[in-house]
Amino acid sequence: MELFESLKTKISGKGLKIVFPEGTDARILGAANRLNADHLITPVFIGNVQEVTDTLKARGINPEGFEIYDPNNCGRFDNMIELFVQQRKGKATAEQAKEILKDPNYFGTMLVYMGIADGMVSGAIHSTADTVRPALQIIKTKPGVKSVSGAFIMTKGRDDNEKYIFGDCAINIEPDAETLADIAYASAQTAEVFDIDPKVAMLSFSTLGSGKSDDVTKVVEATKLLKEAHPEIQADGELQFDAAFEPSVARQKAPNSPVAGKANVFIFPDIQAGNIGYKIAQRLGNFEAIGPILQGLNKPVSDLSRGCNEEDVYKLAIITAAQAM
Ligand SMILES: CC(C)(COP(=O)(O)OP(=O)(O)OC[C@H]1O[C@@H](n2cnc3c(N)ncnc32)[C@H](O)[C@@H]1OP(=O)(O)O)[C@@H](O)C(=O)NCCC(=O)NCCS
Ligand SMILES: CC(=O)OP(=O)(O)O
Repeated sequence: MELFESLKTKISGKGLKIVFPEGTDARILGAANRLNADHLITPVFIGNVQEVTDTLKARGINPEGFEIYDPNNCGRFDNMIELFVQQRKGKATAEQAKEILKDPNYFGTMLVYMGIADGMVSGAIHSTADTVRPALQIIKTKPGVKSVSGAFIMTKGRDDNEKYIFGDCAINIEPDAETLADIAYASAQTAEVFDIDPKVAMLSFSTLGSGKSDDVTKVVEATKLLKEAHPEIQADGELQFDAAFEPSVARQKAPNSPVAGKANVFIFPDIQAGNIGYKIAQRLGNFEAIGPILQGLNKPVSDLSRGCNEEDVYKLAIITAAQAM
């Protein structure tokens, strides 16, 4: 079954509500319309009800099936302020909350936090920092998870059956060894959502001691922490990408590795490598890159790249709805 077909079957007809705080963007409008028409989710838009309805109609979109919440005319706004102030634990007054919650990313995140919506997809216009900060502050991490991270499902590269997970390409700028191990574990779990049996490569510029630096030491330490905490996961590092991916290079550089040459979950040593790496695979390698899928949050919020297209929005919303189940 095609990668997204099983996720579509899972969410179809369940009425899951996904907030799109960027309802004026053509890519968001197009994707939300298709998701609604395909009975996959109920799109939730933010803004003046008449203005949003007019925007939809002007694009030839039937507003039926959409839900619209207006921060300036919302019966639950006072309750929202109260809950926000409570959750920020002394970091925002009610006065400040009233202003902050006019920001559609904060308002949308609160809809998810309050259970009015099941998930949120944003970031087609906003930067990652502005998209995810409300979720980090309000929705927070799942029990036992220290760091939220962002992974991509990379598909349809050289053939339609290829699928890999790349992480962290989005959140943790300079992860330490412990954070890197957490990212690897979360990414292995994300792999399973897509029926990938995870084989985790902890990437570096060095393979099993061929290079020396503090950065290599960090990756070695992260691999050790991952294996200690989750011996059930097949993982190895440090590995260069060619050793992790290409069997002939693996035979030369890491002949005894359980993962080299067949890795399908690639963990980058920092966000510079991860973000550059996924965009190279996407733009030069023609892979479809869907994400960043945020891992480790209490409720699903997904970021988009500002370079996304309508299909990316459509697919990321499907993943977000599936995470809500
Ligand atoms: C994610 C990011 C915005 C958070 O940094 P920030 O806005 O400066 O946030 P702060 O450090 O002030 O933290 C804000 C809250 O988020 C929490 N937080 C920050 N990073 C977190 C993480 N990785 N996991 C979980 N919580 C996190 C903090 O604990 C803090 O919570 P609190 O306010 O309740 O105490 C920042 O790490 C970042 O910019 N990352 C790179 C984003 C990017 O440009 N990606 C490339 C394109 S995808
Ligand atoms: C994921 C990502 O790189 O996002 P953006 O392109 O919006 O910075």
